[in-house]
Amino acid sequence: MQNKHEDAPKLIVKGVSKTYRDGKRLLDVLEPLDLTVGRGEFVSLIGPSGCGKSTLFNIVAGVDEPGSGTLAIDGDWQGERTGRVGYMPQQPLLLPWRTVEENVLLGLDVLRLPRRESQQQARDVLKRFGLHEFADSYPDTLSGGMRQRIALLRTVLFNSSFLLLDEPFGALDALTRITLQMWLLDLLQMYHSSVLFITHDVREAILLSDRIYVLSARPASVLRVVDIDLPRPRRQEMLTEDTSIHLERELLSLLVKEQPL
Ligand SMILES: Nc1ncnc2c1ncn2[C@@H]1O[C@H](COP(=O)(O)OP(=O)(O)OP(=O)(O)O)[C@@H](O)[C@H]1O
Repeated sequence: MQNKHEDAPKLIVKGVSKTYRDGKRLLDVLEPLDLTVGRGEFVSLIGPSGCGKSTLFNIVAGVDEPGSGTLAIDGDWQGERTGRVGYMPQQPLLLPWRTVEENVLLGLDVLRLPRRESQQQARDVLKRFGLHEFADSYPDTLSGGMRQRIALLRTVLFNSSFLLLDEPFGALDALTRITLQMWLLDLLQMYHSSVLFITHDVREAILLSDRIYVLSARPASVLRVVDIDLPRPRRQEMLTEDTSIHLERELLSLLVKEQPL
């Protein structure tokens, strides 16, 4: 997809709000909020459960429309948003009757790429990330961590330039999570992707992000924006540095105040 403005930020969200109608009741989910993801930036959203994070993702992905406000991907304020992001929802669906390779090339099927070409791309990406020996396996035979890797590769293959990742590591055990965090950072470096990321884990947000937006309880507004100055490449040990520990404490106390009882 051609960029409208080469230098424009990957994403600009300006005054975007959302209200749902729930029967006779109106449910305010997003207060007008502003947010930017620069080119190649990793930006995280943290906020209490049910505050509206996935709603914002759906709007950015073009699956839903904002109630008010506007947004631009690559400086394009008017164009279609669907197809311009690689969106990995909270529960990515791996089709159990398709092999790993067939699951990875699912996004390319949507783009109607010739099968031979998409097969080659799927094989290349599996090889590059050391998963080629699982190409003919079925998802049910794989561990949770492996399934998330497959879902991430599928997302990247569909669109590597801008990724929306909704809590991709939420269901994993602590050790697998750490491995996958580092694996994701390597993958992003390879593709120079811009990322908008949802997590409930403050440490994960600090480790991975260039910037964190802290959202309030529903209706979500931006409580704080924090730039993370840790150098790259990031390492787990950076989380035990004083500045990281202070920041973690500060963000947690902000979130605890917002968490509904
Ligand atoms: N299509 C819809 N119609 C009506 N209400 C909706 C719709 N989509 C979401 N909601 C409501 O909007 C609120 C925010 O939901 P959303 O999934 O965006 O929150 P979230 O911050 O992603 O939650 P979690 O952290 O638990 O994943 C919830 O109360 C939800 O029930």
